[in-house]
Amino acid sequence: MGVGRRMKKQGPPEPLSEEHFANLKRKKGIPVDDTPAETAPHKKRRTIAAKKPEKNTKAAASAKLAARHANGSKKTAGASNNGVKSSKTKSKKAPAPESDSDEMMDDEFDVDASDLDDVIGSDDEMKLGSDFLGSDDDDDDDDSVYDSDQDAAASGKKEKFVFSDDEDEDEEDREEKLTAANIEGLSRKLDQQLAEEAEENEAEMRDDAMQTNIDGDKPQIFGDEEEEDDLAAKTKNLLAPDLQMLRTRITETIRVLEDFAELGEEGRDRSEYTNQLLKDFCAYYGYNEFLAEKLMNLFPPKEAFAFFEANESARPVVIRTNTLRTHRRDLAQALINRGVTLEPVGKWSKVGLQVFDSNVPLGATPEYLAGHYILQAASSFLPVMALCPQENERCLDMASAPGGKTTHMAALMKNTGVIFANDPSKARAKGLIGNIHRLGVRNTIVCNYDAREFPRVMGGFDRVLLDAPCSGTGVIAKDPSVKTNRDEKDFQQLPHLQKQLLLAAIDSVDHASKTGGYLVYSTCSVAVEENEQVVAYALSRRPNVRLVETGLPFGKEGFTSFMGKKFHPSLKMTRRYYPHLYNVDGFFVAKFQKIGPTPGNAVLANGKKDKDVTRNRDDVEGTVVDKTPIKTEKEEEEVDEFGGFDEQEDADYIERAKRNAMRRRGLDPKALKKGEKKEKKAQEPAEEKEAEKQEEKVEKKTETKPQEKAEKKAEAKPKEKSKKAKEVAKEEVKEVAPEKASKETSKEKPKEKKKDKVKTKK
Ligand SMILES: C[S@@+](CC[C@H](N)C(=O)[O-])C[C@H]1O[C@@H](n2cnc3c(N)ncnc32)[C@H](O)[C@@H]1O
Repeated sequence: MGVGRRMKKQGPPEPLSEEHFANLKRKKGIPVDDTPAETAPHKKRRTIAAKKPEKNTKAAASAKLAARHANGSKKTAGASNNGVKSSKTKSKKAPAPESDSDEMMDDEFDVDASDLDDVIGSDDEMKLGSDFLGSDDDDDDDDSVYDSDQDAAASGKKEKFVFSDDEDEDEEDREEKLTAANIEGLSRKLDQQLAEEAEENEAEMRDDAMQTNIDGDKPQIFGDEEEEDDLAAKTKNLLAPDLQMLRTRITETIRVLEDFAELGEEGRDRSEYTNQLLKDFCAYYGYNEFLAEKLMNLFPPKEAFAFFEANESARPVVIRTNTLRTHRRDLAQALINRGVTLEPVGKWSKVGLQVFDSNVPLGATPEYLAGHYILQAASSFLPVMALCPQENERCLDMASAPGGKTTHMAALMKNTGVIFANDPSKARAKGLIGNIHRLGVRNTIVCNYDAREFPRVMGGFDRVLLDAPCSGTGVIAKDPSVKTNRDEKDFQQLPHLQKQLLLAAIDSVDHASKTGGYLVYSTCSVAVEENEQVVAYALSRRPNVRLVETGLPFGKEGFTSFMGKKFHPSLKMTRRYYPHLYNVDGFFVAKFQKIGPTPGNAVLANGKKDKDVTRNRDDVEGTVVDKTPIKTEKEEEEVDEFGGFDEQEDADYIERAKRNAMRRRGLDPKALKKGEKKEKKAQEPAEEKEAEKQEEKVEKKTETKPQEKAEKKAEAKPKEKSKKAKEVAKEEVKEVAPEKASKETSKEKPKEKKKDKVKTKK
């Protein structure tokens, strides 16, 4: 597990078949043995006799541990060309800085020139080809098609065999073949690696099973007390041999938990094993117990092991083609020419390219600087794909920095319509603005609010994306500090914020949009508290939304029940992504459709006054009947924080903006106050004089035209009267139809507010 994950394809695992390999062989003119080859005995399979001493010697254990941390070095150490490189030690190439698995990636794709030159030549094309041809098979008797270095050498065809066997082909054709070969070759290599990995995992489990089944005994998970203390002390010091023992115990405990009736020790219950497993996971992977338990609870024991293991290796490097500037094929070609080894990320995306190796820094190529691509995790494509923004729509990205998803939205919208890209963090907004410019996005307005304010800022969006701030439990491979940093408080505060944001997002969608009326909620967390629970909360507080299918081609269904909690069955339509299943970051995606206006007195984004909303979710599939009692205008005013216009708040904004503008110009903002005071003082006498003059004028007029005055008074009276009459009539209407009246007021208020805020912002 965890071996070569950066090489593994992202998305749904593809089925492997012998026929597939045989076809590949036939294509390349390699003889195929039509009788299905028996699976070669796995290189990792050990005999019991061989395994025993390994377990008992420190050196052997360290070696196995080192192997684990090098992500399966057993495989890579022998990653050679069927004997050609059998004595090759690990690569000398400097490991990439990210992680162990980066090292691993370099190792696997490192083309050791001295080893390969004699087989494949040394020009660039050749070098590139060597990557695709596969170089990591170690068994002499392995007739795998990928191991074509040897075949190439033997046949004397070398690399031409891969790229071109026709010297007269024009340049364009050759280039196309180059790309095809690059991608095809990598595909083969990946398929091979997948097969190997699967086999290796199985063998490992078999080994462990064999080991623990020596003499047919039940696994001994719990030793005597003294022994346990010793292990605990050593574990504390993280001594390598103990890590090896821990790993063994983990696999044994999992085996027992999977077949508790048969393998459980008498007198011990399941929870003892589960607790032991939890402790071992914490010790082995370095999680705090709180988080480890939370994550472990998401899966059956064996899958939890796979999840923790997957968090130990980095996900593949992926770039998203910016279709506002280029096409994926052109980009792939340009990068291949620079020595980047890549292939399409998977059938599910038309814009992603998975990068395996690069001779150049991907964040500084001319193509990068020209905005032809952005470095973006594959999982980050998913929320935007689910949102599916259309041309000429009005969209909102509520938490947008640094803009990976905003710019993806802009590309899907072909730079038409408008996107409001919001983020309250000014520092992060700089990255957002940078990306918008670099990628040539021209339909986006950046704003800087706490998104909980959003229905007040503006609403009526065709589509809204809320890629919410979260605990990051899906991206532990990227940020291992999450393992120890997250505690109970985070899983109370973050969901609270997420719920508020989600309500604000819902309220910002135009339910009557002709093209949309959709909202996508996503997080890079796998915690139920931040996902299903937040969605369930929103469903209960907003009867005017329902969940719809995300339309995503893969992903696990969201939970409809979890640890005794039951969620609405429609939660099945949400999607979960895990690193161990799809080789992408852990992610969650939910898509809502807004099917009616938000009731004026519904729970507010700030969480206040949520008692009155009817919690009727039986209507989820059909038309929503809003049973919320409509309040009187006065009651609504008390509750509706979106309504009203806070003049003081606005004045503060203006004041702050003035001060900031002065600071930007290098002026002292205090001078503004002094200046204002002086101005005021100077104005006061002038104003007084002006007022006196006016008064005099009025008096004169009154004196000269008393008749006129009388006439005007007479005219004014009927006007006042009719005003009063209108008010009375209005009151009457309200009494007759209070619902309509209060609805209208609640509709109008946000609009008023909207205008005011936009003005202020300008
Ligand atoms: C997961 S990141 C967004 C990543 C972004 N969507 C992208 O694809 O590049 C979450 C963002 O939420 C922002 N955030 C935090 N609190 C927020 C709030 N109250 N309102 C809106 N955004 C918030 C953070 O500044 C952060 O940039």
